[in-house]
Amino acid sequence: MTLAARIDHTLLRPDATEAQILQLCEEAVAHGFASVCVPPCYVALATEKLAGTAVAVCTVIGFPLGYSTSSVKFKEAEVALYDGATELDMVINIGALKSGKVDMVQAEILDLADLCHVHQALLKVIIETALLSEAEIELACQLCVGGEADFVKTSTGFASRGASVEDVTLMRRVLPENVRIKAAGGIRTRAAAQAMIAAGADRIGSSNSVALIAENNETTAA
Ligand SMILES: O=C[C@H](O)COP(=O)(O)O
Repeated sequence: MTLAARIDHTLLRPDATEAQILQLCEEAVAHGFASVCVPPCYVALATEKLAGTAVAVCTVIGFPLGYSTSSVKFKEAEVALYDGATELDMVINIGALKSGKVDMVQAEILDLADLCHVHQALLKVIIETALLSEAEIELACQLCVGGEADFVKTSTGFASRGASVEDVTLMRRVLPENVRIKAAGGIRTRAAAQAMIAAGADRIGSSNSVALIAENNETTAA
């Protein structure tokens, strides 16, 4: 699989415009990226733009802080799927995890996983590793497994740091093979992306995707 085919081409800035979303879609088709990852309000626009292409439409749920109520996250997911999203990246309730409310965290994941499975969509669960201890990362991964998530995703890109090779290595060690890993947040270079993949990441989320894959493809300077 090419590096491009592993990339979720991402634009989640609060000031993202329609024109920028349409350019994101055009770039994803041109470079063969796996998906575009866009705010929920732009899912219908991206779905229309990408109709008939191999590029999936991904959006975010309970993003970026994760503390929307479970019913709000579920409704947000329903609307996103109705608008055409086929991949949902949902942020867990980080405070609930840290408070030991594991049943609630797992139930939230399972409810969305069941909804995604009905719609033949993928659920990626964002655990925000920057805010978790190693023990909490392991616990979050276990809850994702119990919640039947398709992927566990490291980061929103809106915390103090994004993905690290150490995070991905730990996640790969504790997750069963059938649960994939998405590394995201601060991945700016081909080398950084390749290091995450070598550590066990299956998918890369980046808002710098075009530059990232362009490296090493430059013609030799005259
Ligand atoms: O996958 C989602 C992240 O927001 C991407 O983070 P980034 O903007 O640091 O590449």
